[in-house]
Amino acid sequence: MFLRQSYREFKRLMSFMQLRRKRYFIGLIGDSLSNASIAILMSFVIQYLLEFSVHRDQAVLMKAVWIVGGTFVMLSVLSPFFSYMYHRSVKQTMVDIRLLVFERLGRLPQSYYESRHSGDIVSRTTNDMHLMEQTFTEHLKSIIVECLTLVGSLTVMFVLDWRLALVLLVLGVLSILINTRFARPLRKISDRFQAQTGGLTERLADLLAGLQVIKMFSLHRTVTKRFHDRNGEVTASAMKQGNQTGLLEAVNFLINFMSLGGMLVVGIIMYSQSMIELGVLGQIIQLQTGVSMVFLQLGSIVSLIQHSFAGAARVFELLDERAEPDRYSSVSPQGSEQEAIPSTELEMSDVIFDYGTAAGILSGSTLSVQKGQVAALVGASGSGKSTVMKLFLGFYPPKGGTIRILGKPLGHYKLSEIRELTAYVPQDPYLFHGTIGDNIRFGKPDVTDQDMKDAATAAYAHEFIMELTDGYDTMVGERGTSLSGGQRQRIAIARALLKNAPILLLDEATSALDAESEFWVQSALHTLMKNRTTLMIAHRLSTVEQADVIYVMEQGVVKEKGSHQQLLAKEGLYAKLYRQQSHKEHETEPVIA
Ligand SMILES: Nc1ncnc2c1ncn2[C@@H]1O[C@H](COP(=O)(O)OP(=O)(O)OP(=O)(O)O)[C@@H](O)[C@H]1O
Repeated sequence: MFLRQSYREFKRLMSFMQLRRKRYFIGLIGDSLSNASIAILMSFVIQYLLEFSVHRDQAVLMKAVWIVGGTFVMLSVLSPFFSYMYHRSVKQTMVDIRLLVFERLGRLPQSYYESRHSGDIVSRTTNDMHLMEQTFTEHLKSIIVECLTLVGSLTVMFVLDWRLALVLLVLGVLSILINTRFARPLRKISDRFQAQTGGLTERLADLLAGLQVIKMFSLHRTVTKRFHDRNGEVTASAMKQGNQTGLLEAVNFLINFMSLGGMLVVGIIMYSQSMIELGVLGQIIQLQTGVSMVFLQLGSIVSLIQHSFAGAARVFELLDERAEPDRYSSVSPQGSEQEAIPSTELEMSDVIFDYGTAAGILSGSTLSVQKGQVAALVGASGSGKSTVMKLFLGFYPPKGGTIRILGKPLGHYKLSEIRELTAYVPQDPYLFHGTIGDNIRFGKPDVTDQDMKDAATAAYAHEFIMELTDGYDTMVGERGTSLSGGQRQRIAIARALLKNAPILLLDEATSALDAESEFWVQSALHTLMKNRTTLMIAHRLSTVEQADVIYVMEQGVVKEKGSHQQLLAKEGLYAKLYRQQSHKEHETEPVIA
């Protein structure tokens, strides 16, 4: 069962080689043969030199010289050539695997990322991939070299003296049996070790992403302790791995010691009884030394290969994750195309949704946004506003009810089409590493420089960009940290303007900005909203007074709907929230003496 699993993993690993498989194996076996034959060839050299020292036969000496010369040519020409052959195949294969993994990561659904730590994903794509590469290069070669050395040495020994060879064969089989017994526990430890290494990367990612919070709250000691604890777990697994490998190596050493010692004693007795020639005895002892090395290394190879397979299995898990489908099937039977309402661009009808946990998040939400309207979604924190947005963006399929976009049910569109139809400006837009220009034209790389500048001008970003040293060629740091929040927002708005999608989804962009930045971002948003249908999440009710329609959410249900004035007059939830916020803003207003 366990061996079958390892074989399956090996087969899958090899499947990535595709057409390069032949080149890889020729290179690998050629290089391994060169390596393995050295010990055997050297045993002949020793035999001939010992024979020469006894009989002074020049012809025998020449044989030794020829073998040494041949070995030199093999090591300096053939071995590097074969090595290049298989290393090249491995490098090209690893490029393919990295691409596959990257491509799969891009196609995984939002739920995958929301339920996992980015550190674990980084660990799979770095540590585990590295282990995978080691299987192709080092570990497989070691196994083949060891096997060839064993088979070659035993064959020569059988020809020289079958009795000594038989003893060695029995000990070899015993050693292989013992090593296979250790493989399963070593694999278990390796699986745990790799998962814990992923946890360690998670802590590191937390430190990098949350550095500001850590500094602000002086949490350095706490996070260091967490890292230390995780590190302790990894070390404990590493120690266990070390113990097992050490134990295995000790057993191998014992077998090796017995065989070498036994061979020497028996050999010397046979020589003293003239049952064997000195040259042959020397050759057998030399061969035995090569075989000893095989026994000694077998333990660490078994451990290393299990470790590599554990890494490969984590990469396979990632590759096997289910990608986002092309489209969702229509959830509700009522969501047929005949029912399309052309003037309604965004619609949600009795939508039910949860994130797979016991708690229901949306429990029958209904809302609609007409063509050209600005609709606002308000409500207490956790009431489900962002979830509504995620459903319209197609990040999750609803579990009940109907969602329509441009009058057609969600299932009518491919997910890529939904994202073409919508432009989304989140609260904290992500800027990629690159220039400001690259970031603005991210969704439309082919637009002209003039179009890009026009979009930046309309987003009130052109002026501040031109004040930067390299203008549009200014590099923004990772996540755009070299720019202010308001500047990042305006670049995201310019990006959305270039995309020119008919539907706009906004997560209130201005809640964290100062008055001046807010003014510019609001102006940019007004340009962006022109001639588009907008659904915006608003955290501050003062920003939605002008909206055509406001939906008020509470615990996953739309409780109220109307304009600002209508909702105030209703004296319901909105009016209560509005008064609470106005009161708070009033309280925190600075007192000017
Ligand atoms: N990926 C997720 N997995 C599980 N539960 C989630 C997930 N995202 C959100 N939730 C839960 O869903 C509920 C609604 O969250 P949502 O983010 O939609 O609220 P919100 O109204 O946008 O809140 P806020 O105004 O604070 O952003 C919350 O209870 C939240 O804990």
